[in-house]
Amino acid sequence: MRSDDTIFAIASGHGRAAVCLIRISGPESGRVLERMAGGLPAPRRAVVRILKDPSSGEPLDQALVLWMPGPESFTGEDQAELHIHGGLATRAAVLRALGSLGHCRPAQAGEFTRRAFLHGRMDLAQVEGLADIIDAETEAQRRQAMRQLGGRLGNAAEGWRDTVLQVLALLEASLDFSDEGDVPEDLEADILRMIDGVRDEIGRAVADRGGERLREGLTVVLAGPPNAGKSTLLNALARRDVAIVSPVAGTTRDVIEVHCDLGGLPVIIVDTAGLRESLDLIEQEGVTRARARAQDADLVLWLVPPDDQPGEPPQARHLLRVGTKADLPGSRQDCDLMIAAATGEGLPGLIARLEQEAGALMGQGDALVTRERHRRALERAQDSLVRARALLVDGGPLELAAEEVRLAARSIGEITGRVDVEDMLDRLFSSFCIGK
Ligand SMILES: Nc1nc2c(c(=O)[nH]1)N(C=O)[C@@H](CNc1ccc(C(=O)N[C@@H](CCC(=O)O)C(=O)O)cc1)CN2
Ligand SMILES: Nc1nc2c(ncn2[C@@H]2O[C@H](COP(=O)(O)OP(=O)(O)OP(=O)(O)O)[C@@H](O)[C@H]2O)c(=O)[nH]1
Ligand SMILES: [Mg+2]
Repeated sequence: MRSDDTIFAIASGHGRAAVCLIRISGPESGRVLERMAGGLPAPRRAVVRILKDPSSGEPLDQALVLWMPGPESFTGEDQAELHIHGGLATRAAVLRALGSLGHCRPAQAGEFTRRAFLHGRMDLAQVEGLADIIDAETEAQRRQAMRQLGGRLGNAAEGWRDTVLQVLALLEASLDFSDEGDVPEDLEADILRMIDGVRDEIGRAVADRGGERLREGLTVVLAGPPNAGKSTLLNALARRDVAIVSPVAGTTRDVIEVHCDLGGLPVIIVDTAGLRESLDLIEQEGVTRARARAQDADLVLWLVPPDDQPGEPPQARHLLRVGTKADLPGSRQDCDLMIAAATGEGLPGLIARLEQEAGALMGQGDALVTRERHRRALERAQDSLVRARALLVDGGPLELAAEEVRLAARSIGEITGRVDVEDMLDRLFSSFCIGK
């Protein structure tokens, strides 16, 4: 698979549809149109053409055709689009004809975007933003992904990298021109100020975990004793019968997840087995899983029924006590909220509270860092800057300080994919659809 092959793929959905979009990219794109669409249309003008089989000349479909040549110097970026009718037989016939040409092949997943990256049309952070746009299920996720596609993270990283490279240039100049091998006083103050500035800006970016949470969704686990009303609440929040509800204690064993959109924020509601000691091995496994999920959750709703000593809540990062079955008498000590999932009483208040908690933990899509890859690279850069600063202040070897600054620039460069990212490219682009 060469990156200068001419590739094609269906870029629209995989099912019968009014129109189906086939993308073609590479140096032979023009020849495809000459062989199948009766010649090259004017660049970037949609025209209606009859597509023909290149060997038999048989008409295959009436299509809207787009020819988008790359820069004169480089036909590798030539592109074409065939908007054909979305019928299954038509699609198959056109794909077969394309495959018969011999000078183009089916694209791999994400290969069009990978070429845009390799041709410098977009940086790696923008590629990830594009992937996030396709995966976005809520408004806040879409907003965050659009900002990243628009270059917000990449531009910030390039700014930090420029400053770090300026520091490196000053250090190397000091190495070359000062016979004592140290940095003149006044220059050292400037260098430390520049290092502190980048270190603090990166620190603020990595401290905000809202971006990652927003991509992954906020996990809210429903925990509590058997019969507390967990599954009833899950069904009420999901607005459909997802989990079995019954008066029999120990009904739920498996962990059941439902993805919800609460005020534009992605929230995953997780129903679990009622926490109690049980001789039933299957139920006991359910209880073990319930505790594990509660421990990993961003938020646990600890459901307290009226008629029971709910026992000790599980270990949790963040926990809200929710009194259940408010339609029944009974005291429930110090609950944050009261609901009756069976009647709907109190649910708007609970949902509003969840939206508030989600907003506080995820932000509204304005974070810079959105992936662990970004975080790790920036934390490595921060560590190198801290070590460089200490060497300068303590009068350590200038060569070592310069090397730490060089490492910091390299780590920041990973954000936009300037350096050291080959090994993760396959993983990233294989997560794209075919035709993207
Ligand atoms: N994007 C797209 N692809 C499509 C269609 C479509 O409507 N839109 N088609 C839908 O069936 C089929 C192709 N047939 C088409 C027929 C007419 C026009 C059209 O735009 N006609 C313009 C004049 C075009 C020109 O100036 O050459 C018109 O009639 O005003 C487009 C597609 C399959 N592919
Ligand atoms: N009156 C009243 N009954 C409720 C309410 N919510 C749930 N119940 C009843 O309480 C019983 C248990 O409800 P579930 O939702 O199955 O409880 P659970 O916590 O999932 O139970 P396990 O899966 O066994 O841990 C069922 O009979 C429900 O109909 C409520 O708001 N009011
Ligand atoms: Mg249940």
